This record gives sequence, structure tokens and C-alpha cells, in this order.
Amino acid sequence: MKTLAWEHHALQLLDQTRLPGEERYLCCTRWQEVRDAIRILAVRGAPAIGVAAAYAMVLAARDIAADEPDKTQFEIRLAEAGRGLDGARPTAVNLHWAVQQQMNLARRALSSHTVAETVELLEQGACTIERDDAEMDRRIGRYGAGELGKSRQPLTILTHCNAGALATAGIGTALGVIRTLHSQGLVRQVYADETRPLLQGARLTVTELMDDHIPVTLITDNMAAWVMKTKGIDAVVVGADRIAANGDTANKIGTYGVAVLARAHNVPFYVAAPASTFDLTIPDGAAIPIEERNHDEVRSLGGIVATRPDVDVFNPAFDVTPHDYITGIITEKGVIHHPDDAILATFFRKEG
Ligand SMILES: CSC[C@H]1O[C@H](OP(=O)(O)O)[C@H](O)[C@@H]1O
Repeated sequence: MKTLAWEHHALQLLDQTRLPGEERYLCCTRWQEVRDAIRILAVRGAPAIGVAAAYAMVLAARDIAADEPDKTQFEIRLAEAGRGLDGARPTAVNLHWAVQQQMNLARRALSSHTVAETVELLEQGACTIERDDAEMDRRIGRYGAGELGKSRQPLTILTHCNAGALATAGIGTALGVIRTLHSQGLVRQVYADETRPLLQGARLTVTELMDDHIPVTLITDNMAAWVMKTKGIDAVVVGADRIAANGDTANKIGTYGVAVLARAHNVPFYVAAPASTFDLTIPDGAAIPIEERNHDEVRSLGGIVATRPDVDVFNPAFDVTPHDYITGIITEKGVIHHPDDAILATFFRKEG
């Protein structure tokens, strides 16, 4: 089961809205189909959305090139497709990052290559983004296992939502850490929040961990406090969708609550994310756009309406955990302990 597969003429996307019951792929030959798949969370997870968008830019470039435009028209129309993709979901910065990476590549290429050559270079660029994401997951896994596994004793870990292979092009970020710890015999038990309203934990994280024979217990989101109090949680590790310059981190709704509980129970709280998830253009979490989604997602459960159909609903898909609740951010370049703006500025200046 792969999150996505590039087949040169099409992008195959695993339709995650049908998991765990059905493994069905969407065959996308037009960039608009990828945009729509992102919107409905058929493909989801910040890094995976970025990789899908990178390939969608190739599909767009091919469509545009078929009209034999001049270079200026090609760039204008490609940028228009990029804006369309960028607007599919506002919070995960990886989407915007990947679109900009491909646009920058196209602009550089057009200065010395034909449109047709530029399309080929965009395909190579997308393949590089996918390959790099998988390698970053491996490095995040190693750094994270080194950080969480210092005691060399098996750990009981809590995670929220899905930051696994289904959210990336590799082994996952938070689940990459858990997978690496498990390969070292250092996972006693994982507690997975179901993650209402779309149940990424129950549907996706449970699937991934059980398929890999990693011991996992599913809990409802409102059980996290009692689990931390009674089950000896050694650490929390979650993913991220956008990290501001001071370390404030946007992640799936409910993450902030888990961070507050972790502080109350003196449990280390880690975020696992590649450098492409940092948005150093924004100073703090207040500036991170929070996607609000369809109200029926909250009104129903498994497609069955569970309340009055006309009840008012608040459905933010993400929340922001303040940086001072975060023990460390695990990246492919190392662990950033107790992140704040000064520490992040030094980290990225050193890393280049
Ligand atoms: C590898 S981080 C993935 C990140 O994305 C998820 O959100 P969604 O399922 O809505 O795309 C969640 O916030 C995860 O932590």
C-alpha cells in the first residue's frame, strides 16, 4: 500500500478516505484532479500533499505545453495552476513550498531551455522532492530514536492523528520515529488517539502500526488525559503542518490539548517534521492560517448524522501548540530542543 505512485503519464493516489476498508487508487492525469484529491483528503498529510502537488505541477506543465505556448505564456499558465493547487488547503506549508520549488525550477529552466525541456526538468524536480522526503523520514527516524531512546528502555508512546507513511513519501515523521524505535526493540506500546472528526488515528495510524506488528492501543481523544495519568506514557510524538519562526506548531486539531496534558503530566512532547515544514516568514503561531472544514464532518460519524442536522458547528482542522510546550522538534538535520525564535534562527543559520 503506497501513498502515491508516479507513472510518468499519471499520478496514482491512494484514496485515504476509503481506508481502512478499501484500498483504491485515484488515477490523476490532470492537476485539477490532484487539487480535488487534496481538498477531500484522499491524499493528506503535509509532506504527502507537497509531493502530490509537485507531480501535479508536472501534469499542469504537460497540459499547457501541448498548446505550444511561448515561454511567457507557459510560465503565466503554470503559475495559475500553482495558485489553484496552493489554495487546496491553507495550513500545510509543504503544499506551498512544493509549488514554489517547482515554479522556481521552471523560471530558472526557461531562461536556457525550451518549454518541452522545462517540462522534463519539472518531472525530475518532482521525483527529487519525493525521493528527498523519503530520505528525510529516515533521518528524522534516526534522530528521533536517538532522542527518545536514550534510556535504551522500551517506551510507551502516545501519538495523535497520522504522521506516518500515509502522510509522507517515506516511513513517516512521527511514525518514522516510532518505527525506528521499534526496530531497536524500544517500543513497549503505542497509544493512538482516534482523532476526530476524520479519524486519521483510528483509520490510518492503527492500520500502519498493526501492519508493521507494532503494539498499538486505540483510544478516543477524550481518553488521553486518563491514559497519561494511568498508563505511564513516556513521551508524546506528533507531526506538524506548519512551524512558525518561534517554534509555534500547527498540527491536527487536538494536538494542543495533548501538549497541555503532556505538560500537566510531565511527559516530554515532541514534534517530528522536515525542514520544509518550517515557515520562517511568519513570526509566531498567530499568523498560521487555520483551515476550517465542512460542518458535516463534525455532525456525522462514519457517514451517519449523530446530531441535529441544523446544529451550529465549529470545525477547525488544526490548532497551534505554543513553542514553550514543545520539548523538541525532531528534523532531518537534528533535534531542536526547547525551540524559540533565537534557537531556530541559530539552527537554520548553522544548517544553511
Ligand atoms: C507528517 S505530518 C502530517 C500531518 O497532517 C495531518 O493533517 P491532515 O490529515 O488533515 O492532512 C496531521 O496534522 C498530521 O500531523
